[in-house]
Amino acid sequence: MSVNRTGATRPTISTPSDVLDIAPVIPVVVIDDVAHAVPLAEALVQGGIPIIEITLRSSAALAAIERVASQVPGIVVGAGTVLGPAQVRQVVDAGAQFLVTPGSPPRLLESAIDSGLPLLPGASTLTEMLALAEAGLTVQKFFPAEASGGREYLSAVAGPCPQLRFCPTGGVSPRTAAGWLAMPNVGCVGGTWLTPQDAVVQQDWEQITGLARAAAAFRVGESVGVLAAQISISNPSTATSIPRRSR
Ligand SMILES: O=C(O)C(=O)C[C@H](O)[C@H](O)COP(=O)(O)O
Repeated sequence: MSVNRTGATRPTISTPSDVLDIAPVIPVVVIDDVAHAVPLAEALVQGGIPIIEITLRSSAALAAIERVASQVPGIVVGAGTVLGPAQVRQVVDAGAQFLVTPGSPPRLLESAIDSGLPLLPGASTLTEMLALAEAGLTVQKFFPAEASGGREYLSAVAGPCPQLRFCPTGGVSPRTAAGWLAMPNVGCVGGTWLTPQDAVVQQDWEQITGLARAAAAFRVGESVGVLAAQISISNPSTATSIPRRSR
């Protein structure tokens, strides 16, 4: 458990699997106005999604990560669209708790591993997936999921590589999420649909809470106890309990 500037406690995570197990959906978010960061994160928590991936696609992203990390108890904040070693250093300094990359070139991978943060490295081919597995990274982001072959492709991967576990992202929608989540090698999915840009601009936080609530209701695999179990992540003696699935 860590204590932030407001004195509130926030959850911590220690492994990539922890990241996949927090919620059925990781909201992938672009924040253009740093003032939106805290209410947006709070809206997700309110809807039952205690995780957010803030992408480095805007100039406000680093400040947004910093604000959410320091001001929103109860959410795990990660950095997405991490493309190079310099960005790894920046997001670590901002307080990101996990890293997500769209692909896994060697220098990026090395610095991301060196950061010590849980990492979801991007992969879309079997060769990339196996190279990551060789480096000990068996939990991966399958990106771009639909464009790379969709569920049919990932299902074929499960045959020779049952040890690999994925967060498919890219083209996943509320309509297709349940199908992805039923797959044995899928731990959660990522998507932008929980935080539509117009809702963010209009500061329609209720809409985002509603979308989060619907996403939190998705079931993973045969697990029916979503958010039922309170399991401590990281060091059980010090970490705050956050909701996890029973899978
Ligand atoms: O920025 C990154 O690092 C990415 O990997 C891209 C995002 O994951 C996709 O933009 C998801 O977008 P949707 O298909 O709208 O859900």
